[in-house]
Amino acid sequence: MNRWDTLRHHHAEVRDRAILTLFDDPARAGAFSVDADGLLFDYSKTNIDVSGRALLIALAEGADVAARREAMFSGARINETEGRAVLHTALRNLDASVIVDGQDVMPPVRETLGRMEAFARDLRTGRARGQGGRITDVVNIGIGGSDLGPAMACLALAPYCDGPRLHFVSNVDGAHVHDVLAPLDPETTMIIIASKTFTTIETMTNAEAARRWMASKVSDTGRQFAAVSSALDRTSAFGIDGGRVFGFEDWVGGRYSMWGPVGLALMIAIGPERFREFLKGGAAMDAHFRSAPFGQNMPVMLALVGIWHNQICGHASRAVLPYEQRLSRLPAYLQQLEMESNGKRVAMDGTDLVENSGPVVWGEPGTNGQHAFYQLIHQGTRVIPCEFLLGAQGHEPDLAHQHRLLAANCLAQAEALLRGRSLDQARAIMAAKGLSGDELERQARHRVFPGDRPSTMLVYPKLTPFVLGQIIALYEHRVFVEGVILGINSFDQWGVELGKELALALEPVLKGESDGAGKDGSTLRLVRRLRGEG
Ligand SMILES: O=P(O)(O)OC[C@H]1O[C@H](O)[C@H](O)[C@@H](O)[C@@H]1O
Repeated sequence: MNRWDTLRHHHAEVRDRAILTLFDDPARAGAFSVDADGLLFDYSKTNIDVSGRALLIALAEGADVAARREAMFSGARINETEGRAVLHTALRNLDASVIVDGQDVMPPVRETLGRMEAFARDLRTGRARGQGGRITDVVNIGIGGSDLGPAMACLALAPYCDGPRLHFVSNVDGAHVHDVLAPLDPETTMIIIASKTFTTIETMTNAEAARRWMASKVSDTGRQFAAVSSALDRTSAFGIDGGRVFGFEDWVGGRYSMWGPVGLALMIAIGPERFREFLKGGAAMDAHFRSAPFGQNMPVMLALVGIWHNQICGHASRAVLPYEQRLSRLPAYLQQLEMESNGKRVAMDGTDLVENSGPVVWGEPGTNGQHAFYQLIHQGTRVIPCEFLLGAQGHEPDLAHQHRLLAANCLAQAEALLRGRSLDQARAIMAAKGLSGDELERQARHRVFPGDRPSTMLVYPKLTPFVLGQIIALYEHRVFVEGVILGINSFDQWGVELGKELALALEPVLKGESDGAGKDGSTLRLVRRLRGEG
């Protein structure tokens, strides 16, 4: 039996055992959780037991996670389909040297960070001015990895945002750029165009729209544009002065890029010192990931719990449920991080994947989700493993009672998933309400919660820049470990290409410049409807 089969065999043996019974062992909670620099990952409310964990760890060992991990950190070209190293970790590990092709890549990284800091400081202090005075607003135009990270983080760290106001434009829908720019004054606005490739159609189209908007009121538009990219020839062709261009290398993947120049918007919002705290949090998680034994290694265990639920138990989706309003964009950020990284159907060597690819990741902050989709999580016919995130403290001391209520709700949901409510308990509730006979039975059945539904919880002290850095690096490494175990290259994204190519070909059809020969009947009919031709 190979390791996967052994795990499946083990699962078959334990699947009917209620998770709650595992807590007969009073040491269960402590033994099935991992601590790392103030973070606590509790996976005790899952059906993983001592032997299951040992088998999962053996799976990771057998996949050579440790060797791949070191290959990544040391700059080997592990992104084999694109022939690139994967070194986003270098952006937050500023004291070390990282040698790629015989060259230390760190001096330019530090130099760019220094320039970003000077630029951010100038904007924050008012030294760098727009043509109508101090810069009050900064607009980041980017999409995917050039948007989701800084947008998520600016919201997450709102209590630390004391610089110019930040705004984000991503969608090619003109409504987005229109609605964001409409209330702003071009004379006091700085636009950052963030695009690794500087070819992404959404970003370049929005950048042109912003330039026209700027030109309506400002004579020297170039002065109020900055760019973040790894294609410096294209930024200068767009007319952005090299002094306001912040470059990075192709070994930083788009969805892993917020630690470097793509984080410029965040740095402007929270200031260079706090941005360094964010980097330190990421670096602390890197150090933990590289040194902790697998059983006590948070990213490794997070990944193994994911593999257990998805590939072994067959639960195809996972809900990410932050009990922290400011993490409301975390699920969207993780959707790109996880689904673009591990949503692949072939292995690194081009052969068909033997196991399923990564799960569908989705979610919303609690408690809002409780009043919307938790119904299905509790009583739907499919099991959805839930990943809760909760801070021990909020940032509003005057509203500490609300934070307590928030925490109570989070713990209560995990408990409800674990415990459920039996038919007998539901009957007793209905009897207490005065029901009897068939009506009692019918009503009681609607009030049964099967329970025995797995969840994990990540507890952090408080959502500071350092802690956010830890959490994001934790998720990055989780994706890496899952990818290695599945044999996937987590660092390419060929699956986004086809739609882009077809969109380019369809635009002239919509415009009426091309007849759309070769298109299917549905597409052509929809084109006619959109053109008002029937
Ligand atoms: O930063 P850019 O080059 O503009 O790319 C923006 C995004 O678009 C692409 O289609 C990829 O799917 C993403 O991984 C990337 O983050």
